[in-house]
Amino acid sequence: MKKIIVRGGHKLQGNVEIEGAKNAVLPILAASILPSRGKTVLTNVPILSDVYTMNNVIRFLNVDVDFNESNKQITVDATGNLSYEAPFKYVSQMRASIVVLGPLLARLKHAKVAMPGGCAIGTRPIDLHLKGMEAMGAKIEKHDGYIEATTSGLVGANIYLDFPSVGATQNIMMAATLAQGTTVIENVAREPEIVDLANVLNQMGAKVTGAGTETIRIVGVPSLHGAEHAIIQDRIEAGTFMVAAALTQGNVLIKDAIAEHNKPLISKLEEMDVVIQDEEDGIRVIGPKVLQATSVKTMPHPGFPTDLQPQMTVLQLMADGTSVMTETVFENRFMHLEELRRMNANFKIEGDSAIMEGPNQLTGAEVAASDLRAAAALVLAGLVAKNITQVTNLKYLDRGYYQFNEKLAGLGASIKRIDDLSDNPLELKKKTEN
Ligand SMILES: CC(=O)N[C@H]1[C@@H](OP(=O)(O)OP(=O)(O)OC[C@H]2O[C@@H](n3ccc(=O)[nH]c3=O)[C@H](O)[C@@H]2O)O[C@H](CO)[C@@H](O)[C@@H]1O
Ligand SMILES: C=C(OP(=O)(O)O)C(=O)O
Repeated sequence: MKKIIVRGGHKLQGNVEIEGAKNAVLPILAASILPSRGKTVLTNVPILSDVYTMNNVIRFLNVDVDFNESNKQITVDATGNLSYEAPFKYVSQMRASIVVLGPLLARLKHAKVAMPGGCAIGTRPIDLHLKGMEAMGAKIEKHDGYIEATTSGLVGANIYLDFPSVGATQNIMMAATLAQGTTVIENVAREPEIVDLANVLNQMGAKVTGAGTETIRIVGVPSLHGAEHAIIQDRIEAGTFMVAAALTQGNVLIKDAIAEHNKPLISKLEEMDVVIQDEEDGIRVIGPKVLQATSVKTMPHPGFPTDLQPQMTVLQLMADGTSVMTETVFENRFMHLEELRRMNANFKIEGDSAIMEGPNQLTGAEVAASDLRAAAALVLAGLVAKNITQVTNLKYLDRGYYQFNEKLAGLGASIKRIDDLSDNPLELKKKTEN
């Protein structure tokens, strides 16, 4: 069984490098379906299982994808005859595959994508994505577990999103780049990953303005061409290491992290008496002896990110006094807390809030991750727990963190990972064949 084993009690010190953002590269890989001329070259690409999955999705569409891991670079050539179907096999592995819907519809006037379904953190409908496509003139049919969208040609539209959904904003924005006329999307998501996507689309020849504000305007163009683009730094990975430093009374420089992207986290850490220094080459985080309790509510950007909620609750458990975490974005994102009960965490859940009395004395246990950020949170808990913590279900961690345990070990944590192949004959076979 794969597991991470942590012995708590070490202060983290030193510098840590972070990767390009998972949530930026996935929609940008989908966008690289759009150019009918030239290749797209992406740099600062993180080496993550989700990236391999998205590469496979677009390869299935007949797009040529070359991932040079040693340069963290992907070259995409979508100039051939593309296919329009993203099958269940890949979409079931990764919900984010749904963002190929908009680019396929724009480029081929036809897209068939397996329905993504929910996951451990919530039901995750895609009604807003579909509403946007329909407003631009797509006919949507649902059959046999697939969404099939067809159009005789997308046309610009005015679209208001009931909720600033990240994926819906991206899908509609990409579809609109090749639509006839102007599309205006209101109440859009404002995450830095939306801005990164708009930047690469514009480099491809699209006309997108307003990314990062509440309204995005896209003037359609007849075709797009390849582009070169460096993926932005991962604010969620950076935030995870910031929490790790704060938790362990550490002193860590998170290299090249962008303070502007992590403002809501920084403001909460400062409330907890964590020292944050915005330095020329990154963000330095110095953890205090006593963390002050604080209350947090997750919100769309620029609010506190739900993808840092599980990690933040570990910090709140260790803070002196009563802390509250209210999760407003996903309806079921406290699974890590239930797992932390095994480590003696003391809290109660009331509706969409977790109420924590601290400081807790966590004790090591065997715990299983239920999703990506839960996995990171459980490892963080192990850093401050007495004795040994073992975290399993690492397939979730590998979706979004590259060399997580190596990076923590580099900062002084007592941590190792075991990738035991003996109980998985298929993996053992693969390994011995290579
Ligand atoms: C690959 C990627 O970038 N994933 C991120 C993206 O996910 P994702 O794009 O799926 O998240 P959304 O912003 O779309 O979802 C936010 C909320 O809106 C709801 N909703 C969404 C679409 C829709 O059509 N109808 C609807 O009701 C969802 O169920 C959820 O409750 O943003 C989330 C919110 O910041 C992050 O947690 C994810 O890490
Ligand atoms: C929820 C996340 O990702 P996804 O939307 O791909 O499930 C995440 O990155 O924390």
